[in-house]
Amino acid sequence: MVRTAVAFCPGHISGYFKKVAGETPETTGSLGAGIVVDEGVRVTASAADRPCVVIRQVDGRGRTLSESTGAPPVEYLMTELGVAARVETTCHLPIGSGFGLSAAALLASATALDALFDLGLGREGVAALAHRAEVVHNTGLGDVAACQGGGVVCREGPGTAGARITRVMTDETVHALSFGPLPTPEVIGSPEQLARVAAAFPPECPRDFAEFFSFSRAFAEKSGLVRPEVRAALDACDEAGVPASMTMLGLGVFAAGEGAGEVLAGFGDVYPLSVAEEGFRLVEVRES
Ligand SMILES: Nc1ncnc2c1ncn2[C@@H]1O[C@H](COP(=O)(O)OP(=O)(O)OP(=O)(O)O)[C@@H](O)[C@H]1O
Ligand SMILES: CC(C)(CO)[C@@H](O)C(=O)[O-]
Repeated sequence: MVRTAVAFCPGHISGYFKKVAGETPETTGSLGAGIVVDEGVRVTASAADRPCVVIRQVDGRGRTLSESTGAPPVEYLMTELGVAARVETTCHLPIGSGFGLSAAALLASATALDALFDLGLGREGVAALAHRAEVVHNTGLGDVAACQGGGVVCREGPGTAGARITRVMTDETVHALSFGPLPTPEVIGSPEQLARVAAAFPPECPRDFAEFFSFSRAFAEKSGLVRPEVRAALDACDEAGVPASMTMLGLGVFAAGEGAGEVLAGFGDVYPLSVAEEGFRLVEVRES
């Protein structure tokens, strides 16, 4: 009999953020706001002789577009837990493009490993471990905290333990477009870039979806992160009266409201996304 655990975690589009450098990974992270989206990473895990991670990118119909092996942050989870499994991650959204997929892969993997080996971590233990893996590998700061639940999310403290996190639910559709990756470590590892980001950070949480867009856009403009291709798509959204901003951290744009999908379609493949109602979760444990 082979036991397989399946878990899912939604992605997260960060609209604005500010790094908090604590003394430990637990107290390090970011403040900020973003949207937890219904597409993310699905993980299947089964016991193996040694740790192995397979990353699969699929198209809209679930057909495999590419496959690679090895993911240091996910392997770190297994080392920390003292377990060995074959972990397969599947996603449709592009990796490294501001959809928080490293955090989604970590939360879904830790959830699946917890169930597979009956480790008793629980939701808080899973989130704490996934957050530590992100911070140790410099692959993200606030996405794990965000993906503990759904909605338009505002984080007023770093990390997953005790930070004030508020969520606004909405049935709006978000349209996202990616021109390619903007490697997270390049930005969050640069003191100059982080200083500009900190100076651009809005001090309050958005009250609603519209305010989330206006805060995000003001941040994007002041942060110095907008590149020419992103600028062209933002200008087109402005002309059409469509609220839009830049995906943090990716060379991409997200927009909402009437006409958003049509305007972005002029620039590339658009992902229509719903705001997620819930965060990471175990899907099933099956024996075959
Ligand atoms: N879907 C995935 N499955 C397994 N590992 C992943 C996945 N996505 C990211 N990773 C791991 O995290 C590393 C860093 O990913 P990165 O932070 O660039 O992606 P991201 O989280 O999608 O981007 P962003 O932080 O800009 O939203 C990858 O090199 C890989 O090791
Ligand atoms: C740093 C970041 C913008 C991208 O990974 C995100 O993790 C966040 O909002 O902290």
